[in-house]
Amino acid sequence: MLSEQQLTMAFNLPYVVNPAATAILTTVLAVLLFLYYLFRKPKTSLRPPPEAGGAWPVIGHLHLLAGSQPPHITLANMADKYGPIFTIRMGVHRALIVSSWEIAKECFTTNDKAFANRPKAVALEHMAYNYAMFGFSPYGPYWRQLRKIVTLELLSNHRLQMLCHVRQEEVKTAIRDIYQKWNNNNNNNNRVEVDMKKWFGDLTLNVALRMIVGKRYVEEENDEQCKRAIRKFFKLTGTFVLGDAIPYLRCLDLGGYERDMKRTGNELDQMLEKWLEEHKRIKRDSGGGICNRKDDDRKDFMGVMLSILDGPEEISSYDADTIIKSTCLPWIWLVSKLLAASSGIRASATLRWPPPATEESEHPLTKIKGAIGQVAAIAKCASGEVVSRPRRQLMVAGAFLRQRCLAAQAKENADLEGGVPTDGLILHHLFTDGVTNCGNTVQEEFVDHLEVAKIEELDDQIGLGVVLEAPCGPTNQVDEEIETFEAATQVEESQESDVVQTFVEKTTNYEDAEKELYFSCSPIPLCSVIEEEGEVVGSQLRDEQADKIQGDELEISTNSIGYNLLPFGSKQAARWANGSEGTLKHVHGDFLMGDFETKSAAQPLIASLQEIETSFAQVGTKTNQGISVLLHGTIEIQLEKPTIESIIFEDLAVKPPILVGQLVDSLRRVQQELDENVGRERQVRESDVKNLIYLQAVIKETLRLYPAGPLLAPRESSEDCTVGGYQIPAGTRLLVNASKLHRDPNVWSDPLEFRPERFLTTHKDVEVGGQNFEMIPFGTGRRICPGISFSLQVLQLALASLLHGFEVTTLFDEPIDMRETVGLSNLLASSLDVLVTPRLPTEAY
Ligand code: HEM
Repeated sequence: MLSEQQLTMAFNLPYVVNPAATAILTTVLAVLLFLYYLFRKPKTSLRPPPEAGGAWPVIGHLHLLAGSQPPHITLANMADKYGPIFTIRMGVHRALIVSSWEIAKECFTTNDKAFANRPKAVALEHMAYNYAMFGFSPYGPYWRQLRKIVTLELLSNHRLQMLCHVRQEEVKTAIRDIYQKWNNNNNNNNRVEVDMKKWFGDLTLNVALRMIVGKRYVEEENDEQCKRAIRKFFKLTGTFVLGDAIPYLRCLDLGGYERDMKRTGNELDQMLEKWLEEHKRIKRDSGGGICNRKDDDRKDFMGVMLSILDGPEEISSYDADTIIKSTCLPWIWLVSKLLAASSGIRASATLRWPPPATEESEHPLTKIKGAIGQVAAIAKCASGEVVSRPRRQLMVAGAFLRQRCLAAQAKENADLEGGVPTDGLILHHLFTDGVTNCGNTVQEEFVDHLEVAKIEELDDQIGLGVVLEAPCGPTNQVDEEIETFEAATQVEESQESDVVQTFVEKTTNYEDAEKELYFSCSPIPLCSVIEEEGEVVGSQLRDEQADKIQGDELEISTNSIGYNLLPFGSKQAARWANGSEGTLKHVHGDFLMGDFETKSAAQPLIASLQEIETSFAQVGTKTNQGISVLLHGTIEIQLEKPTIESIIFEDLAVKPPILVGQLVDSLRRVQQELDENVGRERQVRESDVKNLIYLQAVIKETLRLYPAGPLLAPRESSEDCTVGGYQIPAGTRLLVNASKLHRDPNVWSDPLEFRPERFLTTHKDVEVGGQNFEMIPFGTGRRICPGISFSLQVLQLALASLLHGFEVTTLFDEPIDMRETVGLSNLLASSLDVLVTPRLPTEAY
């Protein structure tokens, strides 16, 4: 044990050591202390960003993103609630959702390096050569080297200029294809039908393939196999795999996606391997000539890559062959982006709708009217005269609507003196066949309005009145209805939509097919009951039975979303079809498989509904009362929220009518510009595009409203950082909702309107190259898309050539179905058939 003296000596060490040493020691300690304070990590008092509500254990918010609605729309709705920066959980991963340009700027400038990684995904292992595809590879030397090769050798202005002939030839061929089709089938009022989605798809794929491997898509021997692999690739790159979100479930491979990905990856590899072998053979045969770097400037990308990586060298453990294949493959994938961008453009080129009165565009009522316009569109399809594409659901929706109106009528007959509300929105439905069938003479009163495709304000006294167009379909002509339905089914059978297939299968498998068809397509099943039973049922409904039918029994019509596929598989429906009274309630109240499907199909509309509700609030109508509907000018029904959802179900994605008036103008203006700059004697050349200022503005406006990758490509933070004053830990995924920030009302006046002029006036300095954070369709920062110039060249030339060469309209001058697929790129969900008429002399084609 130490004595007291020893202890004192020990603690009085300075007294026993050299004073110079003490001074040095003190100085060193002071410096170290200073450095520590300078570089120590500040103890942060920052909070994490808010987390969106609605998370479930384990899966987090995934269930919210898994609906039929594209994730960017769901996330945009969440941003309205939680603000421009919030987080969600995608299984075990946390994702930061950014919806404002200011915060996006912070992510891609101050924190760009921190967010320079891309997250891992099962698909990339199997279909992107295990991250050798540099667009998906982690930030680091391999990515840097490959990015340099691609930007300098493949996508440089010089190289793109050298390959200009490929774009021109392919666009010309595609235009000639349409012209020849018109020439061969010119029996439809001088117009021919073209599936634009396919047209643009084939065009962009041909351009891409020729530039990559010098081949045309249609020339491939294993054309079908090649197409299938590419189709699968597009689909699988956008597929959600549970193993990505919850890695410990990966081994289960739920849904078998991983197996599919492996298979597709192999198929694609075989395709690329074959092309690579061909290139190597040509190189050998020509003694290195054709693939020699100093050789032909016009050689394809595979040739260029082969001459750059012509030894057995490896970069970051990937061999040369893998690198070449993985650098060429993304082009095929990227075609989907071009296709997506062209979706919006095709739509802009073809939409039709009566333009709204400009002075109304600011008014909240415009939104309501827009929604009502949707109802009119549904009714129009349901009338049986317009059944062109997979519109059958609309038809059924219309059927449902009428049925509901009739139910309402029956109800109201019970207390017919219901009167007109003084505080509600009143819609006059002109479903005339319903009226006729029920023997209601009010029809004549409104028949004059049938041609009126517009919305009118009525008497102030009765609140806001709106007249809907509802063209009259065949009245109670069952055979005709069946025919219409069968025609629709045939059309739909040729489509690839799963929903439609399911629908068709269900319909055709049903025991009593004819009845099923009848009830599926009949616009007015309830009315048919009335008709079948003659006046008895009708009058029962209206008079004696009124008491029974009123109240709760009919209220159910407002309680379930979308039972418009009512008759499927329902025994009650069959009973009801036979006219048994009293079954109405059961039919309406039953759970039907159709409900389930329809409900998910209706999801997108819920967002629009919220908008409508907001508008109601703005005009002072109580939203919780829904809308008062005045049928036939006398009967009023209250439509509650679920009912409205059902009624306008299906068509949210048909953008509100406000868009369209301007689109028509824009289209004309593009054509005028083309005529002035190119004339009508020849086709457009790439060299013309620089003079087509308005066309460029149209493309920018399209990329603003419909960015091809609405959530950009995900990034992941490799270190802790601070965004928007919040602490973001390493390993957080970053999803920037470009679609949402492109519609920021603080930046863009009337953000939902299609107004290319803004890029010639108020926003004339805004470019898409990543300098302006208000508009970043190609991303920004160090991982910005390197394909911007190439994409713009293809889009501009293709659109200019199409609009210069043809007048383009939709089949029935109906609005375009702008719903998007749920996938990596923002593709239109359905095909887009348009009618085209040549506008140049024959020699020009
Ligand atoms: C309209 C068409 C296109 C759009 C809208 C688009 C958009 C984008 C976006 C948003 C990103 C993510 C940028 C970021 O993380 O900040 C991206 C990345 C990328 N794009 Fe594009 N792209 C298009 C066409 C193309 C084409 C045609 C090519 C190839 C020729 C291409 C090549 C790439 C590559 C390689 C990356 C990954 C870059 C990296 O991670 O370093 N893109 N693109």
